[in-house]
Amino acid sequence: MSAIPERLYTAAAVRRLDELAIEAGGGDGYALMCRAGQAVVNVARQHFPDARRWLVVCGAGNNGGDGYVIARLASALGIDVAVVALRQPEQLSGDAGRAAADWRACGGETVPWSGELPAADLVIDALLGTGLARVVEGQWATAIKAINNHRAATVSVDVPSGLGADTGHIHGVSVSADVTVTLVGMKRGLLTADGPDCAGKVVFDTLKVPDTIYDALDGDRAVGRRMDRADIGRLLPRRRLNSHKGLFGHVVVVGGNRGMSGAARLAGEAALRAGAGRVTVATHPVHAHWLNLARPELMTLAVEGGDDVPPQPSDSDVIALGPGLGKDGWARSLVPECLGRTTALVVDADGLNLLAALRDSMAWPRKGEWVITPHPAEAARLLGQSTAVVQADRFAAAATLAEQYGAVVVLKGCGTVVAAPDGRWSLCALGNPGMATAGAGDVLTGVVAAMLAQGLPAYDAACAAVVAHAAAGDVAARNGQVGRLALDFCDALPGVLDV
Ligand SMILES: NC(=O)C1=CN([C@@H]2O[C@H](COP(=O)(O)OP(=O)(O)OC[C@H]3O[C@@H](n4cnc5c(N)ncnc54)[C@H](O)[C@@H]3O)[C@@H](O)[C@H]2O)[C@@H](O)CC1
Ligand SMILES: [K+]
Repeated sequence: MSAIPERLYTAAAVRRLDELAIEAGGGDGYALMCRAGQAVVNVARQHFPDARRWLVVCGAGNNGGDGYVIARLASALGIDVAVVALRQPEQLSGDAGRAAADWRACGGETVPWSGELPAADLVIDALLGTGLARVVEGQWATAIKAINNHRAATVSVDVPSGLGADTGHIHGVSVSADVTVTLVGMKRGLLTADGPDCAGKVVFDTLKVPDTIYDALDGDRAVGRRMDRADIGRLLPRRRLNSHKGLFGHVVVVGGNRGMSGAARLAGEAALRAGAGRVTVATHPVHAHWLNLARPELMTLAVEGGDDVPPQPSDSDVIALGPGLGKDGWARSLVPECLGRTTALVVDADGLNLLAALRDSMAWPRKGEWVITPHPAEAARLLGQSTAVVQADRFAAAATLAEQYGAVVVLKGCGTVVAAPDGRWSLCALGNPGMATAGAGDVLTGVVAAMLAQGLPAYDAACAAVVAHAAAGDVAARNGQVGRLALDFCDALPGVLDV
């Protein structure tokens, strides 16, 4: 299994890690809470060394308990600490109650929430952690808004209060932190949807929980993987010096309806930039000639309708269906033909929209390996749900799609999620908002196809492609993020694949 910081967890899985760690430590949960408090104090001092007055805002559970430990440890260091509590400390139980009692035993005072927060140089958000169980309302919502409106920087304990640790979905309102110190296990919700905006910089601390405890949860569906650039080198086979293009597959991009040849060209060019041996763009007859001139390395095929795609299927073929496909009769004639083949397949864009319409009338599941790459609105169409529902739990949406369609699913967006029908999932935290631009999805489709063409199994192909695409976007952004063109990502691909 991967290194500990690369493993991603749900809140329930982290609770299990906590239990195992406490059991292994002789049952002393408070010792773990003290390590949590110390870890946050260390990170806060490192990031905000000049903050003389700290304001710790504490909730009613163990997240609040961490807050009381932080207050006590910071105070012992000579920092001027004020604690504002949303629940009276006497009402806290268990380890949190003990933390509050220890704070008071050291002479610490606690001020009840009065509707506003006192002045401070640093705010510690210890209101709600992984125990968030409902929409945040009333005084809790007001307190979170007050933290966000406070002039001082904010450090969130474990999870920004109000953010779903499993989903990155804001439950009513969430703290927007400058730094989040996440404890024991990396919560997956920090890295997708609204998670990155709310969490700020994420610092992870294992609290010295032994590796064997993490290993005990391996194979559990609640545990996933954070991909990184090293995955490209790990997954892509090293090329022998004695190589020829026939070893790296033939990608057939099927798309490019009238007026949309650019999408097909981008996918085709991306496939070449990502290492496919040969690429043919099977496109509407009006474009075939011009596409060939615009990018001489691409072969083109003028397609009148469904029966002639591709002309000679072979085992090394990979079909990339959807870029610029459209939804008219021409497009509809191509979809069943492509889905019916046993060749490896990636479906995107209008290919997905037509797939949603065709689903019930087809013999299912498809025989060959395949990948679908929906953005949230396309995923919603495939699931028959709203985009908001998809975004509220991107992991669940990707897993359900993978199960229903028997496909590896790449759910695009901030924190792209890859899910396989067998329950594996991973997340890519690379990339940037400059990639929210026309054609970026077509480039990703081409890269997935290239990875399939180079022999990677569907899940590995999807993971390698997602990382390569995001890393290429980051390279392109070095010279400015906004205003990048999809072709810029294509151009950056060879550099990120050279590992
Ligand atoms: N279990 C452990 O041993 C450890 C836990 N740790 C901390 O404990 C946290 C989890 O603690 P808990 O499970 O007690 O949960 P939390 O402290 O996150 O929250 C639970 C409390 O919040 C209330 N609550 C839930 N949703 C609410 C809402 N929308 N509005 C208002 N109140 C709401 C619940 O009724 C409960 O009182 C972690 O995030 C982490 O900060 C760390 O101390 C490390 C060790
Ligand atoms: K918190």
